[in-house]
Amino acid sequence: MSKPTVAVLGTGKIGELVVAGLLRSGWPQENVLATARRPVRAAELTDRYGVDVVDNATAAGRADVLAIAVKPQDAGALLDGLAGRIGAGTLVVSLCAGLPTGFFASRLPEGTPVIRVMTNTPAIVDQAMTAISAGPHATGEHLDIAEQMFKPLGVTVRVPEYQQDAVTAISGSGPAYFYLFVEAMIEAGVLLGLPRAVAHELAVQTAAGSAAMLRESGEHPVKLREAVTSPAGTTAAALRELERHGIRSAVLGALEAARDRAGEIAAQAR
Ligand SMILES: NC(=O)C1=CN([C@@H]2O[C@H](COP(=O)(O)OP(=O)(O)OC[C@H]3O[C@@H](n4cnc5c(N)ncnc54)[C@H](O)[C@@H]3O)[C@@H](O)[C@H]2O)C=CC1
Ligand SMILES: O=C(O)[C@@H]1CCC=N1
Repeated sequence: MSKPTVAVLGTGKIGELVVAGLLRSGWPQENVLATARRPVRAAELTDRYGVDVVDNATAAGRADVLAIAVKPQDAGALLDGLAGRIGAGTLVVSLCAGLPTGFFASRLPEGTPVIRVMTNTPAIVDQAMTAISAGPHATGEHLDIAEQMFKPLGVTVRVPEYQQDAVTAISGSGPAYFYLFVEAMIEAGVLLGLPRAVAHELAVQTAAGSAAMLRESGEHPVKLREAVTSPAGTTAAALRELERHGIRSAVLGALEAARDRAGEIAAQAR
């Protein structure tokens, strides 16, 4: 499949990982554009990736695919600034948490195909989880283009759009939960008297090894946890403490809060 020209509008953390990921996957440099608000950032992106960094209107005129990677609160203003600049047939791929595709469709020329994507930061190491949903006017061909963009960055799945807020709560925000847990384990290691560097290495490798085992064994996490938990052993003592502090209900509440926040972001967006 030939590569369409993709313009990343708003090249912050997520926008940059899309630019970097496209180039790593062999997307021709001339088919990748980026936009940035600050000249210093634009220069940094050109230095780092050799791509053209242009203004939003120029990008909209040159690209086949517009990947919207600004904060949801900035998306309305971005689209207002593009009025009359988006050509017929341009595919709009939103990476914004919370915003439904209807938010974009109502601000774009009639008939513009829109796709909603939720990816996550492990895309930086080609280990992303990306969920893709068709919005208005998006065909199978448009979904294929979105997959072509995100598959090289990790795993992709297609979901109906109504599931995207839940997806955001699990995999979009998810890396932060794991980082928090690892951070807490490192602090605990220090509390138990380990040098910080040793605690860091132990916690990170344990997280990486456990994740690899989850993926490679295909076993349910309950089974893997039981295999670590010896009768009257150390693990059972630790797990009892985690349960006593309500770890399961904390996780349920946290993901509900993330899902609800996505809904609030959509309600507040202009
Ligand atoms: N950070 C994450 O892990 C994830 C973020 N997202 C979504 O990705 C989007 C971006 O998030 P981050 O990269 O974390 O934020 P960020 O703040 O790092 O990046 C946003 C960028 O957009 C730029 N920007 C804003 N308005 C602009 C305009 N009119 N023209 C050009 N550039 C403009 C800002 O200067 C900034 O560099 C958000 O909608 C967020 O919901 C989605 C999945 C994961
Ligand atoms: O915190 C956020 O709103 C974004 C969306 C998913 C991950 N980060």
